[in-house]
Amino acid sequence: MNTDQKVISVRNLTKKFGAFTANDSLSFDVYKGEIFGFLGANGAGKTTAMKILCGLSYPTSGEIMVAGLDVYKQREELKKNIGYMSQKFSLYEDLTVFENIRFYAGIYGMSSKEIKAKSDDLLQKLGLVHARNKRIGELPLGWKQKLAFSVAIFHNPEIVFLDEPTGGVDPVTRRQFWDLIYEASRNGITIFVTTHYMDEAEYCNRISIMVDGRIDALDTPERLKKQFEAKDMDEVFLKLARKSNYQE
Ligand SMILES: Nc1ncnc2c1ncn2[C@@H]1O[C@H](COP(=O)(O)OP(=O)(O)OP(=O)(O)O)[C@@H](O)[C@H]1O
Repeated sequence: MNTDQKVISVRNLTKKFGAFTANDSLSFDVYKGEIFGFLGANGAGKTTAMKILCGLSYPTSGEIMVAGLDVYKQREELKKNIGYMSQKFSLYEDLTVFENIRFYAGIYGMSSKEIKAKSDDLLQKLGLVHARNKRIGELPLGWKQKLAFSVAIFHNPEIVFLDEPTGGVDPVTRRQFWDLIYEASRNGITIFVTTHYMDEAEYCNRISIMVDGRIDALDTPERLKKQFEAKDMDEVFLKLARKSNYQE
């Protein structure tokens, strides 16, 4: 993590749906190569904020720079500099492994030659050479997720946004998925990840915890545990949730 280089800068991000405030004046920075965990209970406002950072939705107000680009004014350019993967929107089940890679890489403007060379390397690395011409629908979920992540960073974006990327897979496969995340981070790609798994929260460099549209805590897992006198992130999370219930 390089704190000299901000790749995400958010100041007073507010998003309203009518009278309801889904994101209430969020401010934070994320640095190059950082693994930044974006946590919160269901409905806290994570997806709403992430969509804005990806240029998929407009904020009501706030100043938001991602990869040095203004998310209001430079949306098209922004899309070339980021990757996105979610549990819900992923690979095409009816296309083969290679067809999926070619499709997504094509969208990002990579040449056929580049796609061929890079996909051979990728399939080798993932141990999926034998599955090159298999339909995605035939692969186990864990493999799909590893491939979906690799496809999301295939064009070497500055940042990759991961929305609950490991939902529904076992702890061993999740751990393997995180090895890919660490590798991407070592290569300078910034990771912005939402998760409901507290073991994954511990793997992040820093974590923000959102409660009812506001960021209530933001620090390294170690410092958060100290601050909340908690033995693990589960306990930090519970203590924050309780605090918010008492305030209501
Ligand atoms: N288009 C919309 N119109 C009105 N309300 C919305 C809209 N999108 C989201 N919301 C509301 O904003 C709040 C935050 O939703 P959001 O999806 O951002 O939460 P989340 O933290 O991502 O939750 P989850 O973990 O369940 O995905 C919720 O109360 C949701 O009902």
